[in-house]
Amino acid sequence: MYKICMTTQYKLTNEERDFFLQVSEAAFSNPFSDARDGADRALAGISGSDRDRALQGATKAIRQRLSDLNSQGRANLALYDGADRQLLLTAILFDQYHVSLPQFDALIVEQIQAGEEPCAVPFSAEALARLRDYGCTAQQARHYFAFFYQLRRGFFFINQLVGSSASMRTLRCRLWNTIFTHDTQRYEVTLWNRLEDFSTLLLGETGTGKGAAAAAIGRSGFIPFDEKSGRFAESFTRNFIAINLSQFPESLIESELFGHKKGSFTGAVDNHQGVFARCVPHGAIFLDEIGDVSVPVQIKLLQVLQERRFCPVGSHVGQSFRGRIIAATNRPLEELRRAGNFRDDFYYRLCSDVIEVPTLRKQLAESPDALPSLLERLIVRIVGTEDVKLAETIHHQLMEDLPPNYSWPGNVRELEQAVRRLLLNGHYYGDPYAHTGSGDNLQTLADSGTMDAQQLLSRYCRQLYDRFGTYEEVARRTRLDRRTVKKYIQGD
Ligand SMILES: Nc1ncnc2c1ncn2[C@@H]1O[C@H](COP(=O)(O)OP(=O)(O)OP(=O)(O)O)[C@@H](O)[C@H]1O
Repeated sequence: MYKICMTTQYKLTNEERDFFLQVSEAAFSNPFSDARDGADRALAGISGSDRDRALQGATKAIRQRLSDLNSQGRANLALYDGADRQLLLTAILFDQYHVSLPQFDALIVEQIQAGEEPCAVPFSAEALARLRDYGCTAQQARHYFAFFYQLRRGFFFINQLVGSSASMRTLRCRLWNTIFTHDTQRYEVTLWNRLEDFSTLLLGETGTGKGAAAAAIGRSGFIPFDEKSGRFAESFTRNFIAINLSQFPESLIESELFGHKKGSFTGAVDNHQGVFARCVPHGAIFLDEIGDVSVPVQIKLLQVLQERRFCPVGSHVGQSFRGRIIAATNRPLEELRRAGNFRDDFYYRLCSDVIEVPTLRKQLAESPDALPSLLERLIVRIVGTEDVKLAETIHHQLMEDLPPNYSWPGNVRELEQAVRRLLLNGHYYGDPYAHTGSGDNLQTLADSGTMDAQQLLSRYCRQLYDRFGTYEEVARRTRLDRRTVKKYIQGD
């Protein structure tokens, strides 16, 4: 390493400053946004090429600049102050993040396979040393290293929500903002450990990917790096706890959320930890199907979210929890609120950010190309390898089998099953209710004489659900089990 005189204060030249300002623009913009794309192109000095080439060009240009400064003995933060120091720091962080990218990607995959034990991070020593060589303190180096990992997880998991339509691109941007805010620089400096009180509410039809979106947020929290053990403090797989609130009868919901003490009610044969107790600091709880919980449970949840304290059922000892709340529903919240089935105060507690997840219908209306790219991704998931030819064949068959403008009522979940059914039977003719359009009622469908008993029940349950608003009420009226009702309504 070159020798530096720590008392010398350098200034960037005007030309360097302009370049580093451009770097800041790229570094702090949302990676799923067009603005980021433009900033990369400007840095790379190219136009009209694909995103990956623009990013590669930008990374190369920044590395060259830092290398030039280094060869002049000017690439150390200690030599600068004020705005110049900040500009140089941003460029160093941009470069170092990209140096470690392949290793972070491998770590994410390894950690998914390893589960709850944090994996060793063998490349950390060199990465931290490089940051210190640039003039970061040991503490700063650890913080930036942890921030890199968080950024990469955010990108990795959001990127799993594929789709080339404008509404999917908007969704990816919104998810990024809900994790890192719209001002990544401010997030990195002041907000990185303060987002626990920011909740996100995901709205959208069944099967649109709300669960996947929630997991992307939950797995992308900031996790500190522990240099002594050479590991991150937690595995991100522990950071996300999902609970589907429509799965539990009313009498068990509280126990699932807050836990219970042995003997607190008949059947409580042991102490039980609820999701709030299991949530780790920097973690997130996903309250799925929040639109289905009763008003008394909403009141309890509201109190817990406000006070950040809860008592297990049968206990008077309060426990505190840390972590972020993500909630989702496929129910029309406005209607539920109007009818008094979803409390306004509860809504306002959950709505720091409200994100609409687009239907497949909307995506396809915006961009017919969205279907082939989704199929390619689903094939990888189902078959285990990339198979563009198979995706094309399936796309072709779907176009033949389905009516034009098929509405995909089950969204991406239905598409996934359509692929499976095509692989099994060679055809997918769609959900029989979807062909008929929303104007048709149960009677018309019954008159057509084409429905089997299961379809009849599904349709009936769906009608009751639209009318009465809860699975419980439908179960009561049909005398079916609540889970069976849910299955019929969701068409799983
Ligand atoms: N844009 C997408 N790209 C890739 N996979 C997707 C996308 N959207 C949804 N999926 C997949 O579709 C399936 C259903 O998604 P998910 O369970 O997240 O839906 P949901 O909106 O939570 O449904 P519900 O309201 O019924 O709980 C999952 O396997 C998910 O990974």
